[in-house]
Order: sequence, then structure tokens, then C-alpha cells
Amino acid sequence: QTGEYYTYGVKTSKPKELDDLMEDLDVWGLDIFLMDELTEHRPLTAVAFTIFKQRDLMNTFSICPSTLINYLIELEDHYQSVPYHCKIHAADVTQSMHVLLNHKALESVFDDDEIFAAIFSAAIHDVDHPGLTNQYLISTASELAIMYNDDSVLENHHLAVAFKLLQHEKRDIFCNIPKKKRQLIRTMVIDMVRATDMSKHMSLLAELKTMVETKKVAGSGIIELDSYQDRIRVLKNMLHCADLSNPTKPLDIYRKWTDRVMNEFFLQGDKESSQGLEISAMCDRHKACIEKTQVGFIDFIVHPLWESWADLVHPDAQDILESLQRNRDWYSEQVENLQALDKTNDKAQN
Ligand SMILES: COc1ccc(C2=NN(C3CCN(C(=O)CN4C(=O)CC(C)(C)CC4=O)CC3)C(=O)[C@@H]3CC=CC[C@H]23)cc1OC
Ligand SMILES: [Mg+2]
Ligand SMILES: [Zn+2]
Repeated sequence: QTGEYYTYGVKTSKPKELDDLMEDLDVWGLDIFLMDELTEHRPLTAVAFTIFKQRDLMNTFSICPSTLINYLIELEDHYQSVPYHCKIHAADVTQSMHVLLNHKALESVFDDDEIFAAIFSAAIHDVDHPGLTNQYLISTASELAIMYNDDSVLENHHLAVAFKLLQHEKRDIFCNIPKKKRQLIRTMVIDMVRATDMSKHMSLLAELKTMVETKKVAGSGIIELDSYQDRIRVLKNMLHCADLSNPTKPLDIYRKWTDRVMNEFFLQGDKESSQGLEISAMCDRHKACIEKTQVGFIDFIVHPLWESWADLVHPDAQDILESLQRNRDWYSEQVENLQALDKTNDKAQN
């Protein structure tokens, strides 16, 4: 039919533009918001399907294309339309993971099972996210907190939903994978998604730093990882880096993510306020300073992580680190401009 193109597993009425955009699938800074538009709001299905195709994962794991499409569409439909933790974020983290797996220092380090597990983990890592934090779900004794005994409540839920969606023969992309291998992949996916819980951030970063200090590098600069623990440690940090990659992207894309995440935090703050709860950090729309928060987020969380990652894969992430520095400087300038503005306003009033 005219206007119905399925090259990337999804319908598009702009095949030329989508072809051009997909040229950037391996590029850090691909415009994932344009991907959402060109795929008629199926960015996750389009990105994940194309990555599976490019990495030949359907052949390797005998996955029939329609089964993969059925699963990805069902998975994408289970992302809630919340401002930040929506299907565009899942597509963004999946595409970012795809680029990180291409680092020279990691060339032919990971096998097909690990690559499949890594891409699958990124795609599912926030499915059915309610736009609320673990702390909020715990403090309000929500169904989910009771179900998961306050332990990585959201992350355990994302995993359970994603694996439950497989339990339909038309969607079971694991059906032709031998049982033992299926269990290994499931174990790696559970480890990786659980590691996206920010409460694990400090211990994950400490492990990464230790790996950097003891890094065994072959002459070619490629990292040598000889135990499951070391291999999964790198993959957990890789997904965590992809999840914390907004501040390392081109500024116009980064600022859209800042608007979305602050909107999601403010909506939670509105709920906390209407429920007479104390408003969580960064969630008070009347008190937050968005620019200052981003400078703090980069200085305390994002830069320390990406600096260690860049050490591990040196020199492959230098341009990512430089982009982060430029963005930090930009937000810091905004803080100074706002402070100057306050001063002139004060003078005008007094
Ligand atoms: C684009 O901006 C953001 C994107 C994602 C996030 C997320 N935040 N968090 C938590 C991170 C830790 N946290 C903090 O408050 C950390 N923090 C600051 O951010 C700045 C500060 C207040 C000056 C000092 C400080 O301690 C709570 C929120 C998540 O858990 C989300 C889910 C998983 C990954 C990251 C994501 C935040 C963004 O901007 C703030
Ligand atoms: Mg998450
Ligand atoms: Zn996420």
C-alpha cells in the first residue's frame, strides 16, 4: 500500500526521513524525539527491531520477525504516558546502549548472549513505570511496595511485567533458545535491570572504579574480562550509564529530557502535597531551581560515573565526556544569569 512502509518493523508515512534518521542509529546524539514522530509514536519498536536486525540477533537466536514485532509492540504499549519514564526514554536508553556496546575497547569482548541480554534489558528496563519514585511508593505503602517488600520496587516490577509479556506463543522471542541459555540470559537481564535502581548507584560506581584500577588490558587496548562477575559488572554499569546519559547528549535534546523529568517530579510533588506528605527533593514546583539541580545532578552523580566509564574504555568516551562538560557549563551560566537577574530585581525593588 502507498504510505505504508515497514522497513523498520513499524509503519511510517515518511520513509525517506526515517531512512536518513536510521543512518544515525550508531551515533551518540541521535534525535530520539524525531524518531518518535517519524515512527508514529513507536520509537522503541523501531529502534529495538532495527538494532536486532543490524546485530543479526534474529538469526542467532532463531527469533521470527513477527514474534519480535509482536513482543516489542506489546512491550511499548506497556510503557505509561508519563512525562519522562515513557517509551521514548526506553528507546533512548536502548539506542544509547547499542552505541556503548560498539566502543572499540569492548570490541568482541561480549558474546551474542550478553549482547542480546544488554539490548533486551535496555528495552524493558522501565516498562509500566508509574512516574513515581521508589521512595514515594514505599512511603505510601503502595501495592507494588507491598508486593516487593520495599526492595527495588520499580525495578522488580519492570522485570516481572517484561517477562510476563513473553508468556504468549506469538510473543515469546525466547522460544527457540535452549533452556540453559535462556536461564543465563534471564539471570543477566535481572542483574542489569535491578542495577538501574539509583539506590545502588554508589556501590556500582565503587565497583567500576575498582575495575578501572585493576583493569587488565590486552596490547590492543581491548579490556580482558575473565569472570561472569566482571562481565556483568561492566554490563550493569553500561546500562546505568545509558540510563544517566541525558546530560551527555546534544543540549537541545538534553533540555527536553530535563523538562520532562522535572515535570514528572513536580507531578509527584503535587500528589505528595495534596496527600499532606512532605514534598520530596526536587519535586516542589514552587521551590525547585531547575538549572541548579542539573548542575548538582551532573557534579554529584553523572560526571563521577561517566568519568570512571571513560577511564574504563579510554579513549572511546572522550567526546561524550566533553559534551557533558559543555552542557554543565551551559547550565552553570544559566544559574549565574538568574542570580544576576535576582540582584537587579532586588535593586529595582529596594
Ligand atoms: C535530565 O535530568 C535528570 C534525569 C534523570 C534523573 C533521575 N534521577 N533519579 C534520582 C537521582 C538521585 N537523586 C538526587 O537527588 C541526586 N541529586 C541531584 O540530582 C542533585 C542534587 C539534589 C543537588 C543532589 C543530589 O543528591 C534523586 C533522583 C532517579 O532515580 C531517576 C531514575 C533512574 C535514573 C536517574 C533518574 C534526574 C535528572 O535530573 C535531576
Ligand atoms: Mg528505572
Ligand atoms: Zn530509565
